[in-house]
Amino acid sequence: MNFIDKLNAAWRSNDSLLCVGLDPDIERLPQHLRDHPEGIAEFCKAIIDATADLACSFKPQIAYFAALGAEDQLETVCRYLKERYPHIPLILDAKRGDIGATARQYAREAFDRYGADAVTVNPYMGFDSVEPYMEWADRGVIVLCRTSNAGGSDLQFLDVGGRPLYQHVAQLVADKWNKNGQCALVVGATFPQELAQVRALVGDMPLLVPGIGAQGGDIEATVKSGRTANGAGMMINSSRAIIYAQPQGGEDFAAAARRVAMETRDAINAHRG
Ligand SMILES: O=c1ccn([C@@H]2O[C@H](COP(=O)(O)O)[C@@H](O)[C@H]2O)c(=O)[nH]1
Repeated sequence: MNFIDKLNAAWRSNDSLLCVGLDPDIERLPQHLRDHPEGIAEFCKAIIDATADLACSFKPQIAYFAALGAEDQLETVCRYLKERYPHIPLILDAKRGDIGATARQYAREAFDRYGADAVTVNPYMGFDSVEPYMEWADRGVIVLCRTSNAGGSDLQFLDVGGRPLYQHVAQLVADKWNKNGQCALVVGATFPQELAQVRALVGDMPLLVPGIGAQGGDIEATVKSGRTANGAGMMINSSRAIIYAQPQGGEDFAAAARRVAMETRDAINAHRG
């Protein structure tokens, strides 16, 4: 099943627009997992098991694994997801961007090595840096558009021919780059007005929306700005607020993650219309 069909099915089956982000910072893991040789993978597997029925996607961020030379544990996590929860899309957050020949290697890494259903990419180097990912015709290519960080405005807000650069990116991806119909865009929950602008430009194209939870984005404004006519259209990501939900000395970390994931999913659903 291709990425978009899988995402549509997951939105429906789990009644959820929540994307659970897997950003396993070793410093924040429970002590017994910090000392465990496979601690990062064990942590992620427990989070996945605790939230799989509440999520429309999982998004491991590759930096948290690669920084520690723990790509083997990312492979373990991705394999686990695909074996246990094959119906939930796996988004590799890598934000790659390079010339075509190198991009092809990044695509092999995302799709063949990790088996991702979709990968995040940076549009800055243009279409020939994104096209190699589309050789995997059933996989998703999620293009950075209006990122959630304040500094995203430095470039994405530049006026280009009367409108901001991020709108050109949205239009370009919707009109020209979406060769296989498997593209999506990253738009931050911290900018609901821009989220609404992007939604108006791209029809029902899925949006990956980070920025609620630890970054403080407003859930109601996010959902109302980015939803499609059928009340879906978004993978609203929360990472740290869910995976580190465990209060000091309190409940088990996976149970705490489940509780916050459920609260977040329900808060999102309250505004889907
Ligand atoms: O614009 C962007 C694009 C990607 N991210 C990534 O999403 C998560 C957010 O984590 P939180 O803990 O929920 O803040 C993280 O992996 C980022 O690399 C983003 O935040 N903004």
